[in-house]
Amino acid sequence: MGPRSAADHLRRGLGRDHHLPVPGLCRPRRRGDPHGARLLHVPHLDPRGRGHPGRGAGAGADHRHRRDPDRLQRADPPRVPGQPQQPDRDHGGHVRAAASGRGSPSAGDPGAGWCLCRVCRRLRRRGRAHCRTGQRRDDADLLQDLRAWRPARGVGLWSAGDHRRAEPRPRPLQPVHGRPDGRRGCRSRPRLGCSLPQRERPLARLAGACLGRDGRTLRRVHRQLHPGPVLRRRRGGLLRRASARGGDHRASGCGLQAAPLPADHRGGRGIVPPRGPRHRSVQGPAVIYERVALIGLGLIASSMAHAMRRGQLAREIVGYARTAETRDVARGIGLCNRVVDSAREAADGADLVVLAVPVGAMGALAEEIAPVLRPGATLTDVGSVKRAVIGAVGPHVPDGVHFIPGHPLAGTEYSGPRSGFATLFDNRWCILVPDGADRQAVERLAQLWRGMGANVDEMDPDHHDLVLAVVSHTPHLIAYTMVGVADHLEQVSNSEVIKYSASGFRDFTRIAASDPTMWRDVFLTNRDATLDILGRFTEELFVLQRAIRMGDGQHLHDYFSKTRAIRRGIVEAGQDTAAPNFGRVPAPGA
Ligand SMILES: NC(=O)C1=CN([C@@H]2O[C@H](COP(=O)(O)OP(=O)(O)OC[C@H]3O[C@@H](n4cnc5c(N)ncnc54)[C@H](O)[C@@H]3O)[C@@H](O)[C@H]2O)C=CC1
Ligand SMILES: O=C(O)C(=O)Cc1ccc(O)cc1
Repeated sequence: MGPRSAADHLRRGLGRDHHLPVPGLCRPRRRGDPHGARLLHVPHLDPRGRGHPGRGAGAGADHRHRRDPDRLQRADPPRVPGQPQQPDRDHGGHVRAAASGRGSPSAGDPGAGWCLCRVCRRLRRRGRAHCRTGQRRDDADLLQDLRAWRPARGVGLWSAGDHRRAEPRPRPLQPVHGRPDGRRGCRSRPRLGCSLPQRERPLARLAGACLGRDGRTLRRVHRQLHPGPVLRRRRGGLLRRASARGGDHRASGCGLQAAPLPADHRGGRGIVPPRGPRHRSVQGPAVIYERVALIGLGLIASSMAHAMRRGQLAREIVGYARTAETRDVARGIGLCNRVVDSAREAADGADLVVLAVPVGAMGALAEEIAPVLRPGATLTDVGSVKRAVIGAVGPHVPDGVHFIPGHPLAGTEYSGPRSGFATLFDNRWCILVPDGADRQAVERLAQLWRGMGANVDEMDPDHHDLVLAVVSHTPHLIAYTMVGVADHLEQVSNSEVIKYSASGFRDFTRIAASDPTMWRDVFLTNRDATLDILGRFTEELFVLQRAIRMGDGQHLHDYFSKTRAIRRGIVEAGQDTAAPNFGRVPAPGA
C-alpha cells in the first residue's frame, strides 16, 4: 500500500478523508460520506498494543460441481494490468471441504460466554435498528470493539436484518448437496495446486494419482468429497434424497475424509432442481425487469438465472458467454430464454444488464455494450471488488443509463454455467454501491435481489472493498497460502496431509480451490485494502508467534476467547450453522 500508514489508508478506505485519493484506483464519481466522522481506532496505534483478531476463512460452504468448457480450452496466462481480457476460470474440479466454525460454549469459560450474550443481544438490536433506520455498519467500530471486548458494530454486516420472512432457526451457510444438475458421479478433478508448476505440485500430483483415471475410482472419490445424500431424479423432474445419510455412500480408499452434510442442510427451503424444463417467458405480477441480459454465464449469472426463474422476476433472460462451448452448455441446460453470440446482442434492448465476469474483464465489456444500452436501462455487476469496477466501467456508461454496481456475498469454489443454483443468494447479503445513482432504479434493482432471496445493503465503494478485504479477500489469500505451505512441506508427506486433513486443513482446501482467474483479479484490483489487512494479519501472527515462543498461555487464551465470541456472533446472526463440526458426521470407523 505504499508508504502511507495503515491508519491513513483505512481512514481513506472508510470514506472519511474523501479529499485523499486512493493510489492506483480511479474515482470517477463522488458521493457523501455515509459513515460519519467517528475516529478510527487502529490496532497498531492501540496503547495496549493489541489488534483485532483475524477472521477465519469460513465465509461460505457450498459444495458444487463445476465444469465450464471454457476452461478446457486454454491455459491461464498472466494478466497484463490494464489489459482486461481475461482467461476463463478453472471449472475443473470439486474439493469437498467446508468452512468450519468449531467451538461450542464451554462451561469453564465464563468470560467468553458473557461476551457472547452481549454480542448476540446487541447484534439483534443492531439488526433491527439498521433495518429501521438504514444506518450503515462501520468496520472501524468492528476493529475497535473487538479489542474492547464489546460486540462490534461492524458485525452488523452479518446481522439478521431480513424481516421479510420468519425463519425458525438459523439457516446453514450455503447449503448445497450433490451436483447442481442433479446427476451423480464425478465430472472432474480437484483443483488443488492447479496453478503451480508441475514440479512444485507434489500434493496436487498425489490428489491426481488418488483420483485415478477410471470412472469407478472417480465416483468413489467423488462420494468421499461429496458424501451428501445423492439426489435422484424422479419422474416429473423432482429430486429426492436417495439416502438420509450420505455417509452410506462413502468409500474407503485414499484417505480423504469428508463427512456428509446434515439431512436438513438445505435450510428448509426445499430442494430446487437446478435444471428444469426449458425456460419459458414469465407472465406474472412479480416481474421486475422485462428483459435481463446476463453477460458471463458462470456461477453467479447461472444462479441469478435460476433464482429469477424461481421468483418469476424477469420476463425474458438473455445470456452471453465468451466461448461457444459455454454458450452451448447454457443452451443445453436451458439456462436462459436465449443465448446469443455477442455481448452487444445480449445487452441490446435489455432493461437490466448484469456483468458477471471476472473483475478484470468488466471494463472492456462495458465499452463493447455501451452503444446499445438504452436510456432508462440499468447496468450492474456482481464483481467482488467495487472501486476498480467503477473505475473501469463508469467512463463507458452512456447518459441516461443507471449504473449501479453490486456484489452478492454468496458463492462457492466452483464456476461455470452448470454450477449455479437457485438458492445461492437465500438469506445472504447483496451489497449495492449506488454511488449517487437514481433512487428509483436502485430500489428496483434491490427488489430484484430481494426476490432472489438476498438481503440488500448499500455501501460506499471504498468501504465495501475494505470490508471485503477483511471478510473474504484476505481469508482467501491465507487459505491459498496454507494449502501451499502444506504442499511444499518436506517433512510431512502429502498422503498424511490428505489423510489427516479433517483437522482444520480441509476447510482451507475448499477455499483454496476457488477460481484462480477470479481471485487473481480480486487481489490485483483490491490491492491496497488487501495489503492493509494482510499487514495487520501478519502483525498479529507475529504477536501470537511470540506468545507461543514465550509460553504466554494467558495471551493465547484471551485471544482465542475473543475470536470464539465473534464466531458465535456470526452464528447468532443467522449467517452460519451452530452445528458442531459444521454438520459433518464422523467418518465410519473414526
Ligand atoms: N464465485 C464466487 O463465489 C463469487 C464471484 N463473484 C464475482 O462474480 C463474477 C463472476 O464470477 P463467477 O460467476 O464465479 O465466475 P465464473 O468463472 O463461474 O464465470 C465467469 C463467466 O465469465 C465468462 N467470461 C470470462 N471472461 C470473459 C470475458 N472477457 N468476456 C466475456 N465473458 C467472459 C466466462 O466464460 C464465464 O462464463 C466475478 O467478478 C466474481 O468476482 C461474486 C460473488 C461470489
Ligand atoms: O465460497 C466462499 O467461501 C466464498 O467466500 C464465496 C465468495 C467468493 C467471492 C465473493 O466475492 C463472495 C463470496
